[in-house]
Amino acid sequence: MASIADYYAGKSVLITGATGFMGKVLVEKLLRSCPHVRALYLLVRPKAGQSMQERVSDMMKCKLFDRVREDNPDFHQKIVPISSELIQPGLAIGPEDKETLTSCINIIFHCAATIRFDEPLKHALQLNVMATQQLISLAQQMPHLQAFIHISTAYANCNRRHIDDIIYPPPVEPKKLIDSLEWMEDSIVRDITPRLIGDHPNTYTYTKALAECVVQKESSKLSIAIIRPSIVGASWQEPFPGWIDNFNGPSGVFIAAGKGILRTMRANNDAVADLIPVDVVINLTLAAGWYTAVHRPKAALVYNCTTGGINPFHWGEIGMFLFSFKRNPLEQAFRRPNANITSNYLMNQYWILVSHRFPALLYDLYLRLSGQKPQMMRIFNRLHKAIGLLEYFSSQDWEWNSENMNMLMSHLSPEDRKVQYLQPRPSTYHTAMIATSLQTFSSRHSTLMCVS
Ligand SMILES: CCCCCCCC/C=C\CCCCCCCC(=O)SCCNC(=O)CCNC(=O)[C@H](O)C(C)(C)COP(=O)(O)OP(=O)(O)OC[C@H]1O[C@@H](n2cnc3c(N)ncnc32)[C@H](O)[C@@H]1OP(=O)(O)O
Ligand SMILES: NC(=O)C1=CN([C@@H]2O[C@H](COP(=O)(O)OP(=O)(O)OC[C@H]3O[C@@H](n4cnc5c(N)ncnc54)[C@H](OP(=O)(O)O)[C@@H]3O)[C@@H](O)[C@H]2O)C=CC1
Repeated sequence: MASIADYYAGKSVLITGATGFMGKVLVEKLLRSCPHVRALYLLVRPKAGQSMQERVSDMMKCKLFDRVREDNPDFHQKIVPISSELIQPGLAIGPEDKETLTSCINIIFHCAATIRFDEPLKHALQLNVMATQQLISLAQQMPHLQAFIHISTAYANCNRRHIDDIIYPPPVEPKKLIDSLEWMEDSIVRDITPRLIGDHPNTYTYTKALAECVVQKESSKLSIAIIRPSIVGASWQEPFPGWIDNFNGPSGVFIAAGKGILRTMRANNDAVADLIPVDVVINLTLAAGWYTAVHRPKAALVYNCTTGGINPFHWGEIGMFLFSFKRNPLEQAFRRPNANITSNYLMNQYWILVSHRFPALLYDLYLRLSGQKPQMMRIFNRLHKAIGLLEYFSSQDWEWNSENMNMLMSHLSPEDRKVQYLQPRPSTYHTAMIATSLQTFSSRHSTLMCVS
């Protein structure tokens, strides 16, 4: 059977969300490990005054692409940016571009999503559900398509404790919800959101669950796989250890702790902190693309891409790592770092008052008296909002079934297993993730005060 690199040789690949954290790593790994891939078509929107071409060429200049650049200085010739705004009708793809895509695409990786936990329901629905539906409609017009890979999240079903690698019935029929929200004013939707999402913690996990159902509906017509990563962290090995470019998930928490700002957080010390390196998630994604295209499974296969079952690591152990900040604070720390994890709500509230609010009040008083603008209380208010949204995930335990991931691993040739490694070792990974990514961060964002 063809190796993974052999399979991707000569193929045209369509990627959404390529400018995002995971998308960039996917583009890099495809170009580096599958050098004979024919072309990567990236659906990108203009943003912040930059055209989509400018955005893509800036992206290719970043350090992440150094190794690809070394191997093939002309790698950019394989990248074809396509202008697209995913929440517009027809994904706002021009007729010529649509024709190009429908005639040549062999594999689709759908990474784009809003991952904000506080996203208004209507927007989360438009991007995470309706755009997925539109992309599937486009995929159905592609005669040479061999695989459609949808990136979901391991927490799409976080209202269950044990999560199998199957698609669960949706909390509501997606079409019914879309139709009923269409005519409602935003303020009404905001008011009824908590009732609609029910036992989901936020609009993100809720809409990702709905998107899985939209994908499943089409699985008889297309060869589909769903990848469900848990909490995606910095790279473990490739293209170099510790690469990360965002403050999502625990990263923002680590920085705030390393700068001595965050001193208490509610988490269950014994609960599994299911962090998975971005390079491992991308390796699985590429391998799943290969397997789906070559084996054409009859139903959509779901890959729970988690580490807890094989390499459990706990929030309490992460707390131990945070102690190292005491000796090595990040640059321009607010106070000497000393962050503690507690599972006790009242204890946490006490420390928030004593170690967060009181020092912030004093510091703002000092800023006011010295003629400067007070800002510490504002920073803490944002921090409290953020950790309030994360606590749901750090206070509970989930168990994921990883049968399909193991099955996929067993199909990889020894050579592919070296290139597309799928299992991080916690002792090496967690140290690398926390230490190296913090170095990367602290050199780029010298102060958390810059948060405006
Ligand atoms: C004692 C310590 C113990 C440790 C325990 C760790 C606990 C961790 C627990 C659990 C982990 C999470 C579990 C996730 C599970 C699901 C996984 C998935 O499936 S997908 C990924 C999930 N998605 C997210 O992680 C998005 C969550 N974030 C949000 O929803 C928002 O960011 C939110 C509501 C938290 C805050 O929103 P805003 O509007 O206040 O701020 P904003 O937009 O994020 O940032 C504004 C600017 O500030 C910068 N910024 C943010 N944090 C910063 C920082 N720490 N330092 C410097 N700058 C920062 C940003 O880069 C941004 O800058 P610019 O506008 O882009 O230029
Ligand atoms: N990060 C994590 O911990 C985890 C992520 N996931 C899933 O992985 C996928 C990728 O996540 P991640 O890379 O972290 O997310 P990012 O927020 O970093 O990237 C999101 C991508 O989607 C694109 N996008 C958003 N809105 C639109 C739009 N309207 N039109 C066109 N493109 C748009 C963004 O483009 P632009 O640059 O223009 O904004 C960006 O490229 C998501 O499906 C997410 O649910 C799953 C588990 C964990």
